[in-house]
Amino acid sequence: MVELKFRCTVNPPSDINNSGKASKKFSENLFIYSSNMPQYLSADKEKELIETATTLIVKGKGVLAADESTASMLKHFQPLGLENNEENRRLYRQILFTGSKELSNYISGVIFFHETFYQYDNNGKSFREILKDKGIIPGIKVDKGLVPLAGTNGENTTQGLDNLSERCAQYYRDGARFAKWRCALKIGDGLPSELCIRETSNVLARYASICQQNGIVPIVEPEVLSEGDHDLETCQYITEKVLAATYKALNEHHVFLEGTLLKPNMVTAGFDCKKKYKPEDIARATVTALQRTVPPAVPGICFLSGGQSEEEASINLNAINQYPGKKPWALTFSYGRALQASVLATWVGRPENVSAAQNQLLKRAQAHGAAAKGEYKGGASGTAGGQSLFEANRNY
Ligand SMILES: O=P(O)(O)OC[C@@]1(O)O[C@H](CO)[C@@H](O)[C@@H]1O
Repeated sequence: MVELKFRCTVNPPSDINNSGKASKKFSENLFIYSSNMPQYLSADKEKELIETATTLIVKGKGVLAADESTASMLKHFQPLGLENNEENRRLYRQILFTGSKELSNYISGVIFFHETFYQYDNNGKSFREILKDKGIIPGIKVDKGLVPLAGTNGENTTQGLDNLSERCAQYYRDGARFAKWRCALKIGDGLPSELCIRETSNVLARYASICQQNGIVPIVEPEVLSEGDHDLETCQYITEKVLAATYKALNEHHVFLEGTLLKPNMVTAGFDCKKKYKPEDIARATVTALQRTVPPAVPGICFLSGGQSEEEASINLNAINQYPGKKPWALTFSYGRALQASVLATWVGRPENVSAAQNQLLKRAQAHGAAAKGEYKGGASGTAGGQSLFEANRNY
């Protein structure tokens, strides 16, 4: 039998002697280098970022993602026969923000779209103030949407870095304490490409760094889309690759992880996959992917719902929290569709349905809040029932 041995050698820098110890000159250089490094964030800024991040993921609470772009609102309003104009969008968001204060038992923060951030209720009070009075932190979507990555097989990156620092500074002055930036990656033949993973990781890291400089906690969202017929294992493999690249880029950009949150997809099979998986399978694949890639310094992970029904999103989050593996981060929600489907289906644009629609939001927020503690017992189906909220080609 032939025994093959491989040995890798790395030449030490010339200042490290053969015993492996750094010579005086090398250690001095290291010291000089580190003491001259500009401080990334002041101690006060770090403290503030940690406080915001930990308040957002406090046990049993999660984030309401109400940051749908104008184009996304068209998809919500069209089936109800509602015109997608500024006033209808304001009336709809007013429902989300002006219900009972009890909402703040389950919702710690709301992500706004720019237009909504500067809107007011019927009495002239800004939505931001209304939420702050309820103890809910206002957040803001700062990316400017997906754009094609030329030369790839239909892949995208996300734009919005121009003037981001100035915009963050203004949003901070106007009350925002956290932000969101979404990148979307597709699974398919040869997808996502290395280029797409590298580009989206880098843009997320650059965004995160700019937010932190302005006192804003960045929610980092590299969404692996659920379009396709891939199985659970494929989604886990790709999610791990994407998250590993994301954290490498965050490290390279010196992002202060303790002052960030991650908003990933749960690991699920593609919507067209023939095989059906149990919540326990989804929980195992999701927690394993996170254990392998997300540093414990990250305080919390708030999942997107990605087209799951409201009930699935509760049940799967519950299974994730019940999964007995190592989980050094809070595991909660930052849902859009899975918090709003029943609200929309109840409201249908009629003023007489506003209070019933607000009750639907409260009921679903309570269910997700219980799931974030691993205490959801099921049975909170709302007006939208267990209806899948998946939309193909959701490129926004
Ligand atoms: O998947 P969901 O839970 O419906 O939405 C997740 C989300 O990141 O994607 C949407 C589109 O950017 C945003 O409105 C929302 O914040």
